[in-house]
Amino acid sequence: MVLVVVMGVSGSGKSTVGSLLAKKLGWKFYDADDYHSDGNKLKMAKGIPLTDQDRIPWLGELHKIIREGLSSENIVLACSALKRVYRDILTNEESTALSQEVKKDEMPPSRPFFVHLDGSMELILQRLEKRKGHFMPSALLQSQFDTLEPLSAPEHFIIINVEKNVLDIVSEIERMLVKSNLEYLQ
Ligand SMILES: Nc1ncnc2c1ncn2[C@@H]1O[C@H](COP(=O)(O)OP(=O)(O)OP(=O)(O)O)[C@@H](O)[C@H]1O
Ligand SMILES: O=C(O)[C@H](O)[C@@H](O)[C@H](O)[C@H](O)CO
Repeated sequence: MVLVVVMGVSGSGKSTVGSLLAKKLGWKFYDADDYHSDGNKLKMAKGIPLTDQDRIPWLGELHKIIREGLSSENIVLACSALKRVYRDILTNEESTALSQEVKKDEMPPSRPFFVHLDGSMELILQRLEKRKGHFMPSALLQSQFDTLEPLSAPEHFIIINVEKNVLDIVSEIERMLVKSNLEYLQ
């Protein structure tokens, strides 16, 4: 089965784009935000950036959920996945000592596709400041960009600028999936 990870800094649109994409494709949607511990949420709400140690258990839990789900369904995951090692933990690619903490299990044959929702600090800050009722303060946006490691080979990815509207972004991702000859139904 197929995994598409919609990633990027806070406010880039992961939840909005990811949920709409999953709905249009008829795939299962997971929002990584729903799996943050209360401690992590409290830390971010106080304006304190998460550390690798804060994120590892969270990513390990998401890895297990994805591995289980992929045995029977296609999945869209909205997850910041800011660092390469985080993406490796999610998809279980061997990389560094950090990922050793998540036991190596076999992963499904198809490679995950990453969609990086990319945009300027200025534009994303505007959107965060307009967003209501979310625990993540816009004050943490700089630390998100500081932590972000761009995707690189051999990761399979596309980069989409978030200046585009949500519907156009979702259509572009769908075109990418078709172009990559992914089976919609496996
Ligand atoms: N392409 C877009 N054009 C205009 N507004 C957008 C776009 N994508 C998202 N938004 C808006 O920007 C805000 C942030 O979007 P969203 O919450 O989906 O981001 P996120 O990456 O999931 O953030 P977080 O990681 O903090 O949960 C929301 O108010 C959303 O409605
Ligand atoms: O890795 C992180 O620092 C967090 O996942 C943020 O990137 C998210 O945006 C947070 O969940 C707020 O929604």
